[in-house]
Amino acid sequence: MSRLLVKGQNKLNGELAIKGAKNAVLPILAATILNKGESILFDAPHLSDVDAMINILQSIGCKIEFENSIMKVDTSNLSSHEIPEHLVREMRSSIFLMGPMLARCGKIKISYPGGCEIGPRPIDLHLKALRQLGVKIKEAHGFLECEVVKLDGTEIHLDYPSVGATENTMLLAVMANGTTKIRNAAKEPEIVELQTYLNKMGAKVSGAGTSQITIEGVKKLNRVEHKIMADRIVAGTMLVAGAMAGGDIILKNIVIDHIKPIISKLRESGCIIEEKTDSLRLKTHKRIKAIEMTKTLPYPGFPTDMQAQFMSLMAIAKGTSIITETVFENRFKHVDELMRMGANIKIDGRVAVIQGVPELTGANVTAKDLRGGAALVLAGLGAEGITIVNNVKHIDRGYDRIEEMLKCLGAEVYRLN
Ligand SMILES: CC(=O)N[C@H]1[C@@H](OP(=O)(O)OP(=O)(O)OC[C@H]2O[C@@H](n3ccc(=O)[nH]c3=O)[C@H](O)[C@@H]2O)O[C@H](CO)[C@@H](O)[C@@H]1O
Ligand SMILES: C=C(OP(=O)(O)O)C(=O)O
Repeated sequence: MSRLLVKGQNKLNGELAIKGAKNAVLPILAATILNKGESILFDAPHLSDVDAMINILQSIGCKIEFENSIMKVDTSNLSSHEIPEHLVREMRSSIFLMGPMLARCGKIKISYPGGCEIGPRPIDLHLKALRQLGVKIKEAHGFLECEVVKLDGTEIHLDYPSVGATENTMLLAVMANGTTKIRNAAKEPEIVELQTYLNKMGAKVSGAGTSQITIEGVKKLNRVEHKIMADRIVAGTMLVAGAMAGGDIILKNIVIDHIKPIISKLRESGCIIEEKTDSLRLKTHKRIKAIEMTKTLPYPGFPTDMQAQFMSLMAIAKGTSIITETVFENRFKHVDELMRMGANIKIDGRVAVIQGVPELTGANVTAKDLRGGAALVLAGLGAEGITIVNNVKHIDRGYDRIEEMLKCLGAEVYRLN
């Protein structure tokens, strides 16, 4: 099992180009089922979640070639509508297959998905929306047996702007008869990316990025080539690395608009950030200031996927910070590990109170989930001495070799196998 060794308090200096986003490529990989043919993806990241999705697609008859960052997917020959349970349990995103499989085959048998331990993650909103579009769903023995009765466009009001439920609904409604409107849709950039991808295939989707998405169903979708958008959370993580360790770093291939909520918090904490069209420079010279209030919210609020990394930074900030996690119920598993490194954090329900300490100290810590794991690597960069982060498999779900990225920025991080 891999571990990372992080040498602390090395000032960072360097440049890094950000690769394609996990949360964009996963629903897009599911969407490749829709065109019954070839799709080419550029800038696809090498992540264990991407491998898990590839394994699922291959298990149902798809052919996939993945070299460098280019992925060729051929979904001409689907041989099964039953998704193997052990593969589905590998990750939450396997649930994205429901929409496209129902659109293409009219049925799917799939178990409840797995994924990181960040609190209960029901799929009721997905199922409710799919049922409204005309799908009959039988839930028994941990499996969902779904069949299209009649696929008709309709109005769907999501009780919460769930990213996954919005995407799954889009992935089915593109091939429904007539028009579907999704109200209270999620507005994340990855939703806009999925709309762009589907429209390149010949779908008629509009409104992504706002709370109402309109989808006019079509009968056929076509071959597509697409470059995956840059990962805003990886960019945010690298910015926090720069802030944590101090120094002067440049990130390239980013969409500034997508990371505005992160930039704004980093500026509040005293970082100097220069924005260019698709690149950004971050400098820090003195100790970071605490930020009184940070609340995670759906986009364009501060992303929950940056909460843990930001907490590492606040752990060494001057003063007291409060972070409220409103999106997931139990996303504070990194706190105990940060406390091993000397952080002073108190949790009360969904609220974390962080009393900044002048210095963390390197320790032997364990990643419990993806972003919490990345937060420990960041904490190691700011800490005195050596930090060992165990259970790197969680980090590999969403970072394409985090140690290589950090090395580009001048950090000393090594993988121990
Ligand atoms: C692959 C992917 O894109 N993952 C992202 C996606 O996850 P995901 O799509 O799972 O996140 P959602 O937006 O659906 O979840 C947000 C909240 O809604 C709840 N909920 C969701 C669906 C449902 O049917 N019922 C329900 O109650 C969840 O438990 C959670 O509390 O958005 C999250 C919120 O920005 C991010 O943290 C994840 O990185
Ligand atoms: C929670 C995350 O992802 P997923 O929804 O794939 O578990 C994440 O990317 O931080």
